[in-house]
Amino acid sequence: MEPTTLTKPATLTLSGAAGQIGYSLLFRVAAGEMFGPNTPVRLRMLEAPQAVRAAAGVAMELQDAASPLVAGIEVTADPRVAFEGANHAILVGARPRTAGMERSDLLEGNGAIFGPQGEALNDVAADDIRVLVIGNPANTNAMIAAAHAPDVPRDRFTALTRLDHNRAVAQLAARTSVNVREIKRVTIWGNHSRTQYPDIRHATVAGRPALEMVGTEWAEGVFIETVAQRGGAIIEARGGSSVASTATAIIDHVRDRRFGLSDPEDWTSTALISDGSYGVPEGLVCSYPVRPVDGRWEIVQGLAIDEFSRTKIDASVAELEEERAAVQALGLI
Ligand SMILES: NC(=O)C1=CN([C@@H]2O[C@H](COP(=O)(O)OP(=O)(O)OC[C@H]3O[C@@H](n4cnc5c(N)ncnc54)[C@H](O)[C@@H]3O)[C@@H](O)[C@H]2O)C=CC1
Ligand SMILES: O=C([O-])CC(=O)C(=O)O
Repeated sequence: MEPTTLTKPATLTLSGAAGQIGYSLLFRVAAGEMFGPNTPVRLRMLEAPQAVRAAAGVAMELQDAASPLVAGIEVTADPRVAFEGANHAILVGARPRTAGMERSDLLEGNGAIFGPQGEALNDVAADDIRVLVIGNPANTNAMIAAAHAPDVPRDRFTALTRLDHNRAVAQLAARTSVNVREIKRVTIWGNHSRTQYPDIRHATVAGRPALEMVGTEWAEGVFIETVAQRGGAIIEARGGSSVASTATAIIDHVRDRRFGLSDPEDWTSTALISDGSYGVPEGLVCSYPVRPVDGRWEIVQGLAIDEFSRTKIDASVAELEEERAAVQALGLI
């Protein structure tokens, strides 16, 4: 066998590193699933002060996994230490919604996390920093972070909708009894919330138009509801939110951006800062059909949007606009 040539290590900062998603994700990153078998990774685990001890425990386990790809592990509660020289920021830690909490309290709590993290990213991250926000409300938290990081190019900020995308692909594959690899060109539009629009108008199943195979009644009814409410259904069934499937989606997102899609004619979904494409107001963090081009996400242009799709996209965008108005009113952006 040829000796392996290792590339320069990637520095990955994960916030919420002692949480459930962190516990599921870190060992897979250490095993090379995100950056491939030839890229060592420096892991920076960012936690809230009260969870630093727990994060240190996870770091001990990571050390015990003895992965040859791990080039360092650090635990900190200081965003400026965590993001120093970071190439990738995966922001999972967020203020959770608790019973009886007002929306403004939730947004304010998240502003207190994502504002300072955005500032730290702006000041100390590497020039090629890429930011992926998972902590909910993910789209608006990404907007807050971006607003506090004016020197970081706008296209570096994304919020995860790959989990919704994967859920949509899996539902369509199950309905048509094919392997998921036969499903192409599914799109998640809008917010990572119940208003999202999982769209199969352009999708194909083993090369055939999906809509012809499943019919509009299912595509516009049960399919959309199942995908948009899947997070809630998982919480009900397992007594906790999606964790392992979220870690899979995070890995899929980063890996596809770096290495490209297995089928370049296909696309995937991510929320990114709107440039006005498809009539979405500029600056909103909205989910779009995207392809990786030279390590950046590019919105797939020129898709026909019929009346049904327009109404569904507009409804989710209206929710994003409400969230933006609320964080503006609170002075968070
Ligand atoms: N976008 C998506 O598709 C999905 C998003 N989520 C969201 O991901 C988030 C985390 O989920 P879990 O890991 O299951 O929750 P968790 O509660 O197990 O972990 C969250 C961790 O974040 C930490 N944290 C809180 N404030 C922090 C700060 N300022 N800096 C660094 N860390 C901080 C907490 O101490 C905790 O350890 C939630 O907001 C959840 O709603 C979950 C599933 C899918
Ligand atoms: O509501 C949550 O925390 C879980 C979530 O985002 C999802 O499963 O899509």
